[in-house]
Parts: sequence; structure tokens; C-alpha cells
Amino acid sequence: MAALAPPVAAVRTAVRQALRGVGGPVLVACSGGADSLALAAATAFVAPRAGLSAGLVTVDHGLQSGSAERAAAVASWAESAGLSPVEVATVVVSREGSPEAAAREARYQALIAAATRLGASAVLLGHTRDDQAETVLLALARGSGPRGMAGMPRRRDVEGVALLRPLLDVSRDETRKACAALSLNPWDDPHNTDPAYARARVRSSALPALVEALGAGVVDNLARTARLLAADAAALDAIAAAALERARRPEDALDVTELQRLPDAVRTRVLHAWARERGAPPAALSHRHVAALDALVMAWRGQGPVHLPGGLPVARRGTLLS
Ligand SMILES: Nc1ncnc2c1ncn2[C@@H]1O[C@H](COP(=O)(O)OP(=O)(O)OP(=O)(O)O)[C@@H](O)[C@H]1O
Repeated sequence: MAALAPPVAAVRTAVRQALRGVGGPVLVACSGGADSLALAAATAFVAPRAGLSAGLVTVDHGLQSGSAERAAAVASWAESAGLSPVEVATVVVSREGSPEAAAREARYQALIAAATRLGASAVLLGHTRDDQAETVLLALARGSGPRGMAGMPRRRDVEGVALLRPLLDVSRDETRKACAALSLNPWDDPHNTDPAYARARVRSSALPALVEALGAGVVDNLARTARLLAADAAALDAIAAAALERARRPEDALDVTELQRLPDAVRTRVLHAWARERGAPPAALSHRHVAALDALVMAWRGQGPVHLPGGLPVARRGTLLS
């Protein structure tokens, strides 16, 4: 028997680890790119041996010519690889805002809807260590703070479906090599190299420049930074959730004197969580809004209400915010 190529083994091991603790059928989200194709091939091998059934969903965003053919080719390969059920989900991408964000939003909605409809307990995504490093670098450059630099989580539960990222410790180079070793032909998404996209510029210029200047360890170190910050952020979020409960007063108000006792990092998290609870859309809720709320608490000089996104005013009355 031919020896198993190390990149194929690395991807399978990562999938095996991620599937531990998954109780029901899984779906691979596959674009046909090298990362998710290697993920799908590994899942087709590993899942049945772990007693799980595995299917695949490929999303056709309808944004590029030939996208329907690409989706059909991915689906037909998946069937031949033994994945079942296999679905092509066609989505309509909103023309408002950034096309990247709109496509992502439509994609995740379609993936979660497919998982719910097909009774899958988890959706597997092909983000790699390189994607994680890019995410950290982008977040650092945008000043997103520790939550952003914590990168993409290995697991996130949405509407009862676990979104899993088994390949966060696997490099893009390994997924490409795994595809080559298995004679799979990945599709190259032109968006990945289109300089119109910030992530593509990070991938093609910023990260290679950092590697050149600081050495190959940079990618791994950025991904490790994400892991460390994710653990810190989770701990701070838990502390903030408890502090929010202590600060709550009737009629959805917060007690300013409780908030003033908190360290900055906890207080701003409490205010952020509270603003989201009141209906401020997370994507529009910025550092600036939280800073203005914080000024009502810490720099009170009788200023007027803060207007949160979604048209929600928050005012201070005495020692209450509401
Ligand atoms: N059209 C799609 N259909 C299904 N899943 C998708 C699609 N596009 C992306 N995904 C999922 O989201 C993950 C991240 O995609 P993204 O486009 O951000 O990165 P990528 O590096 O281009 O990934 P890949 O090489 O797998 O296409 C993919 O690995 C895949 O699991």
C-alpha cells in the first residue's frame, strides 16, 4: 500500500479532532477551492469511520460567470467521493454595502438553512491557519481590538448548528499539497487575487512582506496571537456578562455607579453588550458609539443622549442610563 502523503494525513487528523464531540450528521461547506476541497475529501474519509454521515453544500452566489457550472462540478465530485446529501444552494446577494460582506452574509444564511433542513448538527468550514493570520493582521490594522484580533473561532453555534473550522492549524500550502496528492483539481477563486479586496492585498503583499522581513514564523505567530486573545476575550466577556447583570435596574436601565467601579476593559464590554441587547446592529456599532456611552458614565457633564445605530437614543438621568 502506498504511504499516505503527510499533507493528506495532516488534514485528516485535523478533521478527526474536530469531529470529536459532534453527535450528528455533518455538512462540509465547499467552494471548490483547495482549502474546502481538501476538507471535504478528508471528511468523506474520516466521518464514516467516526460513525457520522457527511454531506456537502456548495453555494452559488451567482456573482461570476460560470459559477453555476463550478457549483455543479463540485457537487458531482462530492457525490463520487461518497458524500451525501449533496446540495447546490443558490443565493441572491444584496447589492447594498460591501459585496464581500453581502456574499458572506448570504452564504452563511444558506449554509445554516441547509443544515437545519437536512438535520445536520455541524457545518465544516475550510479556513486555514493562513486565513487566520490574515484576519489577525487586518483586525490589527483596522484597530478592531482584542475581539477582532482573536480571529475566527474554531466553533460558533448559530441557531442550533455548530460552525466548525477544523483547519485553523493547517497551512494553505498543506491543503494545496493534499489536493495534489489526491489528484483533486481545486478551483481558484479570482476574488482571492483581486487587488480590489483588502484580504487579497494582505494575502498577496502584506503578509509575504512580513514573512520576508521577520521570517516564516510570522504566520504561525499571528495565528497563535488569535488563540491567546480568544481565550482572554472569552474570560473578559464572561466577567462583563456577570457585571451587566449586577448593573441592571428596572425598565432596561443600567446603574452608573455600578459601572464606574469596573475596569475600562470590562465596562466597555458591558456597554457594548447592553447596546446590542437594545437592538443596535452589531456591524454598525462602532468603537465611537461605545466611547460616547462610556463618556455618559465616566465623563458626565450633562451632555445630551447618545444615538446608537438603529436610531436608539441612550440618555443619562441621575445615576441611571436608559
Ligand atoms: N461558494 C461557497 N460554497 C460553500 N462554502 C463556501 C463557499 N465559499 C466559501 N465557503 C466556505 O467558507 C470557507 C472560507 O471561504 P473563503 O472564500 O473565505 O476562503 P478561501 O480561502 O477562498 O477558501 P477555499 O479555498 O476553500 O475556497 C471555505 O473554506 C468554505 O468552507
